[in-house]
Amino acid sequence: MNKLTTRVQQANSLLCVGLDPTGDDAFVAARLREVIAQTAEFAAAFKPNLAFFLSRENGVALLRDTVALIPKDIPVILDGKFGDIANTAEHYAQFAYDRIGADAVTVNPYMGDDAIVPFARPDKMVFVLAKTSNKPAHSLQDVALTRGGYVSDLAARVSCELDEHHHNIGLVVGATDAAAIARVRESCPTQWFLVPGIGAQGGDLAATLHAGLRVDGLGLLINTSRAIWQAADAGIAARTLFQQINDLRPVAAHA
Ligand SMILES: O=c1ccn([C@@H]2O[C@H](COP(=O)(O)O)[C@@H](O)[C@H]2O)c(=O)[nH]1
Repeated sequence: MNKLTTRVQQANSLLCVGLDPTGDDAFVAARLREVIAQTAEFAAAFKPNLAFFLSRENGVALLRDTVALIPKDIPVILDGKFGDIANTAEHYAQFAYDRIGADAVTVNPYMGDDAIVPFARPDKMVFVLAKTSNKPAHSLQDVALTRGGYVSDLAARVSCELDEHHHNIGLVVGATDAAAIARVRESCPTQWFLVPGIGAQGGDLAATLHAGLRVDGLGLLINTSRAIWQAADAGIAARTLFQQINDLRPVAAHA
């Protein structure tokens, strides 16, 4: 958490650069190096997605090498959407933190607290899926509860309760549903949200920031992956989104 807030302040950025590498091995190795070098100055965090590495021959080694290329002061969120029972989760945590060197992970809360807690080491951070950005998410996450609210709100509340004890639990809330972002922000006023869905998925940046920024103008990490990876110039793509985000933030937040 300290590493994240320090980086956000130093870079004056809420941009999370997603690393979802596609292409042949030689291209991917060179492009990862290039994207990291060109975007680092604008990045509050990097988010490699585990699937895009595991699907390649020697993907774990590539992931470890990629994380090693990222400047040490920039947090790395390994997007693995982990979510198994406690002893298994502990092994995933060892993989993410001890083998790969990630600072944070994403976790699916469906199996309960024991799927989350092994990742909540004191010096690490966990982003728990609350409302995901994909359209079919509504079939499960928008189911209304008899006690009020939706399944996604319940996931958010459970995560915030865990945060009261661990102080390092954030949430994943997609940019494709500003109403959900607003609801989750109401029940989790202080947590960091990792927000995918800007760029290729068509999320609305202004509505996202309006719904989700904390009163201090922080609290959101706006991720984009394909829009940077596929850009002719990754640095320009990152700088453009970085600037758009800051133009929409309250002036006091980044003065
Ligand atoms: O709700 C979620 C959670 C995670 N993701 C991941 O974020 C990136 C988005 O990529 P784009 O190319 O910017 O669409 C990708 O790694 C997803 O697996 C998400 O999209 N939604």
